[in-house]
Amino acid sequence: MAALESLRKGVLGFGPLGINGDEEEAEDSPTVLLSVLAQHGQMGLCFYDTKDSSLHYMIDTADNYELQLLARVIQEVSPHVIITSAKQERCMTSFLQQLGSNPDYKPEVVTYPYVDFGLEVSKQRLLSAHLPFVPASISERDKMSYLSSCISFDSPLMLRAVGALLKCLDRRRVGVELEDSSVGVPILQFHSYTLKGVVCIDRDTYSVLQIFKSELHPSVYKLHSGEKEGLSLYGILNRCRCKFGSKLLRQWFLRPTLDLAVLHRRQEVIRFFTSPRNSDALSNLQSSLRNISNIPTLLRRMSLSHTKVTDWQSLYKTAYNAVCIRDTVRHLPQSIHLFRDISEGLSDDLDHIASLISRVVDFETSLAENRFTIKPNVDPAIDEKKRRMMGLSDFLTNVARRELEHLDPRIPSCCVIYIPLIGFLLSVPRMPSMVEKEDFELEELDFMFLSEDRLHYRSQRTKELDNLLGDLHCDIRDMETAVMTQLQNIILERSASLYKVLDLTAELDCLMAMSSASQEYGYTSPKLVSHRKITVTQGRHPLLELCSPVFVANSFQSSESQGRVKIITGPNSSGKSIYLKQVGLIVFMALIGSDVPAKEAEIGLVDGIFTRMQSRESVSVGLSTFMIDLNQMAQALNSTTGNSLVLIDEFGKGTNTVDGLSLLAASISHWLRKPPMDVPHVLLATNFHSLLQLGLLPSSGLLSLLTLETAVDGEELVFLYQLKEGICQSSYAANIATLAGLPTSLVQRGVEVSELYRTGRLIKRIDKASSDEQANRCRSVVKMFLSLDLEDKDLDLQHFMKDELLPSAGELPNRS
Ligand SMILES: Nc1ncnc2c1ncn2[C@@H]1O[C@H](COP(=O)(O)OP(=O)(O)OP(=O)(O)O)[C@@H](O)[C@H]1O
Repeated sequence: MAALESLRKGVLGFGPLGINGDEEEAEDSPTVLLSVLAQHGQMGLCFYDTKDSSLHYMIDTADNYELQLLARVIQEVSPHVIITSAKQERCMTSFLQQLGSNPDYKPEVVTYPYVDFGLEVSKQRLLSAHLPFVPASISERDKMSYLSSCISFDSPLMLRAVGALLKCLDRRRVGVELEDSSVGVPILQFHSYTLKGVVCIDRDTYSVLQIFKSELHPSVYKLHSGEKEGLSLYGILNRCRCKFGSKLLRQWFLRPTLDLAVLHRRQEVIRFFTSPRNSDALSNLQSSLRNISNIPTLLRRMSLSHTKVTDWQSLYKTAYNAVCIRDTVRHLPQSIHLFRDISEGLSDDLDHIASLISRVVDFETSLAENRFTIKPNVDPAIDEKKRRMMGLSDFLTNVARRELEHLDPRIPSCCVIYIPLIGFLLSVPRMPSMVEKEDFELEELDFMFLSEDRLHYRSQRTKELDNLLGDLHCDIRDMETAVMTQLQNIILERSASLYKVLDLTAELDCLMAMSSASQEYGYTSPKLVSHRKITVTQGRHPLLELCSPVFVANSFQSSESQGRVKIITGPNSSGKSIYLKQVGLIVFMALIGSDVPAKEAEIGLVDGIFTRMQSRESVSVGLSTFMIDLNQMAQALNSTTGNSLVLIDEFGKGTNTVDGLSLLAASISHWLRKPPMDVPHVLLATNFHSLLQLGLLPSSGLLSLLTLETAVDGEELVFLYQLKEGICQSSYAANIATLAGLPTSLVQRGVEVSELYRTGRLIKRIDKASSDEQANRCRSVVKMFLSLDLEDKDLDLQHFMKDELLPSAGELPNRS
């Protein structure tokens, strides 16, 4: 043990091992339990994730009466269990009721008595929680101050929520259901969770912009292995080499940020790796990243003493490669924040862990015997026992030879074997005369069992051997297990260094993934500014440009001087929706720190992206399509600030034309009448050309009108997809209908009726013979009406209708 002790202290050199054990991931479906307490406009919450046994806490934050912040957390985390106090404010009651009415998401709601949310009770629970990362040397008295460095003690509501969460974990024995009752639910780390500075984007926007393809809730905490991402922004940018890199990238996607410092930190790394000069560093780092394993899973197994041989291999590879990454990064410019953090943050603990594992664990034998085996020179006592064990075989041959001399002369040979837990036995071949059990009895020997045609006996001599050497094997195992436990403890005490590896390498992985996507697709680094302006020069749709052989780039400018409300008209299929989505995606990409598909871009950070685009299917929500449209529009009207981006496509189509048009006009007017500072960036596509033709909007310097160019080549309509200023004069519906394959006669009749309607002329039915006579009769009726003098006191309307008008009208033609 002395050698192990010396390893504890010293840092020894090490090199790569020729090991190839694949990491085996624990893929039980993870559970997230969230505990929340809301009081007097403040909210404190925390949640436990079984996937990595981590406790995430959010410092007490103000929330509104609708608990929007809580809704946002639930949207992101998707807890399976929500724990709250039985004594709660009305806002929480109605929040939970509302949650219950969502058919897509049904968490289990658990209420505990208010006392379980007591501050002192919670602190006590925290102190007695199973926290393997707390060094054993820390006394009970100092534990509280140690813990206050891991979790904020300034947030009473959150701390009280932690108390209830720990009670629930304990009661349900989450993740340790099958363990002995003495094994507590491990908490391997505390994580601060924040939504500060997060750009507001709802689920519909994520789906309509195709940021995530999966129809499931895009939650980080629900991403199971095997789930495939279709064509989506996440899909094309996610070139991460490790799982936790992908997971972090997903988190970035779910939390686009307004924090310029965070975005600049990401941009500087991407800029470094997109330079062709640095491609070697990129590929070196990526190959090391591949060997970083899922640290939380490994540490979790360690905390439960379930460490497998392959876990030791993975941990060694992880520590070794983390050191390689750090050493490579130390040669890169330290002016880049992430590089400096890696150089300084990946501590010597990693060298220590790697060298310790490589000095202690005998991987070859461990793999062969499928149990933890240690190398020589770690513990002299074990070495001594192993030596005796090795010498045993020669020694046993001698013993067997001597035993044979005393045996029945008919027995040709014998050997002495050792079976762990049973001990030493004399093994002789079964002879043909030995048929019945009685035949097995031999003089001075105790028959034990028959196996594979060999008979096993205990003799006086083997009993002596048992006393002398019998526990050797078990002793070695026990001693090696003790070394393993000690090694585990050393590593668990250094788990903070390993989590740091996880955080920093995940960030590096994401940024390298985004850099290679940027390089491959020809993106540019956007200039991020804090003022209210968006300028995109020759922007492209990041997904469509990959599927379409030719993509026409279009620019976008939105500012006080260039207009903040843009209305785009254009025939169907002219590219309006794509343009809207393209702007949304470019802004979104800038807000996660990524490069963007454009020649140049200057993006003023927006606090939210609101969309009203195609409706999600309404069956599951129980709302009509039009109602969903209205809900989305209401969100955009009520929640936007002068710093939001609003994308509206075809609003008002779900009801009759006049009502839809008026609602649309009223909504745009609402924004245009606001003070310029409060007008969001609005990009609106519509087929209601009368919105502009009838002059339904107030005149405003903030309004600009755009259209997408088309050309008519003979009968054929050609889409040019080029954006220009102006209004679309025709919907070209007939041309598009012909393109879509509608019968020509039908299209012609449509054109005819549309023309008559537009010019206010009579539309004649084609299914009934109409005659000039009928038309004349109509005309005479109108004439008679017009000749009426309504001011005439003697006018007898009854007589006029009955005797003059109706006989002359005959049968009136119907309008078709
Ligand atoms: N800039 C572009 N470059 C190349 N192709 C484009 C471009 N924009 C759109 N397209 C093509 O045109 C198709 C139709 O585009 P989009 O759906 O945006 O039309 P739309 O005007 O919104 O139609 P609707 O009014 O019927 O919704 C796209 O699927 C795409 O194939």
